[in-house]
Amino acid sequence: MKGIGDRELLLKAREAARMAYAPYSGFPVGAALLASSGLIFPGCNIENASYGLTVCAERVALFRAVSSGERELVKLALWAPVPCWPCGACLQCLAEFAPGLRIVRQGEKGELQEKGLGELLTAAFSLQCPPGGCI
Ligand SMILES: O=c1ccn([C@H]2C[C@H](O)[C@@H](CO)O2)c(=O)[nH]1
Ligand SMILES: [Zn+2]
Repeated sequence: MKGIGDRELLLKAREAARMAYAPYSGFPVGAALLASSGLIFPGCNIENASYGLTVCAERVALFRAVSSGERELVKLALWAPVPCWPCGACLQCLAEFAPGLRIVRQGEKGELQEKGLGELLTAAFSLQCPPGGCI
C-alpha cells in the first residue's frame, strides 16, 4: 500500500496520458489509481466522434481496477497539460468505491496539489433515504 510516492504515481499518470486518444479536444489526460494491493491502474481519456461517448481517464482507470478485483483504492494521480480535478461524473463513480480517496494532480508546469474526494464532491448521490424517509 505504501512504497509509492505521489511523484512516482504522477509519473505513471503522465505516461498514461501518452496513450490518450483525444483528437477532438487536443487535451490528453492520464490517471494512475493506486489500489491497496499495491497495484497501479493507469487510464487515459478516450474520445469519440460522437463527442458525448468520450470517457475520462479517471473512469478508465477506475473500471480497470474494479474489473481486476480491486475495490480498496488508496490514491488517484491525475496528469493533464493544465492541471484539473476529476469531473462530476468521475467523482460520483469514484465515490462508489472510495469516498475517502485522496487525489493528487499535476500539470505541465509541474506544481503538485492534493485534495480529498469529499472536498470535491460534497454531496454524492446515494440511494440511502434521508431522515424522515424518501419523498
Ligand atoms: O478530469 C478530466 C477532465 C477532462 N478529461 C478529458 C475529457 C475530454 O476527452 C478532454 C477534454 O474535456 O479531457 C478527462 O479525461 N479528465
Ligand atoms: Zn470525468
